[in-house]
Amino acid sequence: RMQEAGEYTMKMHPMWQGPLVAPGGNRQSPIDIRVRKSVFDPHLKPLTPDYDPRTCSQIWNNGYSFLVEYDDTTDKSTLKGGPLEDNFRLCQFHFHWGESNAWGSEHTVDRRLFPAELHMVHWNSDKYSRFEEAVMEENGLAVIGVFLKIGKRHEGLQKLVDVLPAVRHKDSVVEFTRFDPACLLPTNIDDYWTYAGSLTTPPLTEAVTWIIMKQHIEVSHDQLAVFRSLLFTSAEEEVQKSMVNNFRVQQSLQGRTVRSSFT
Ligand SMILES: NS(=O)(=O)c1c(F)c(F)c(-n2cc(CC3CCCCC3)nn2)c(F)c1F
Ligand SMILES: [Zn+2]
Repeated sequence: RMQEAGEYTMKMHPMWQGPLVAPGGNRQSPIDIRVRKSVFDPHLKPLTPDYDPRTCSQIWNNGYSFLVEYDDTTDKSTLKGGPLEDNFRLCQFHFHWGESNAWGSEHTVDRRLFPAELHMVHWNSDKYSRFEEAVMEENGLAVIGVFLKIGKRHEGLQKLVDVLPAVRHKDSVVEFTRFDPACLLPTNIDDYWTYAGSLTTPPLTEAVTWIIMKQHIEVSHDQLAVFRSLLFTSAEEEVQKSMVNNFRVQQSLQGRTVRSSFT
């Protein structure tokens, strides 16, 4: 697929000239997914997310992104299957985005950047008793990544977009209930890439089985513009900084294999 006119590639954006390897890590995230170098694994099972919208509890601006948090004290919103051997509990989802629609995603596909990326964070409830413990362990987390493209308005996302002004500043929290995160998944969740990686925000621990969907979802230009109205800064700080470009510099593969569930 030729690069579309005006489409940004990973190399062109100045944000990407940072250190390519995190200190002391050999399975860091995010990465560029080289499609032709990924290896089809016929043993990968279909992914089976099973979310209960009643476990949705609040939205929190943590100064990196806004997290839509789920009550993970029981096994009500779970993820199994795919590359996962254990049962994982949904604890939050969040996004990464750019200051323009030309870039914003953390992962890229053959260097192709997307305007934003959704991450649905789950922790291994078979092996650990809570998120804070699992986040420090090798097989502690499973994160589903979904690329966003600019297109038609996403009806399901609008309920979330409408409440974002209430969490404009860092450390603000607002009650948010009965949101079904499954509405943000693409129609086809059988085609994905998976690899062993890390959190892309502190503590950057190498605890994540990444599951990156091949199919993107569409949101409207105006919906994504509301993401950019959020602030990195708290209400007290005198200089307000727009929450944009909240993605991490890409990390080197360091010999890892990216597997695909499709040929
Ligand atoms: N981009 S990512 O890799 O999908 C991603 C994640 F996987 C995360 F888990 C978090 N995360 C960070 C904390 C604070 C915790 C505070 C207590 C100690 C552990 C971190 N909560 N969730 C996160 F912010 C993020 F961006
Ligand atoms: Zn993320």
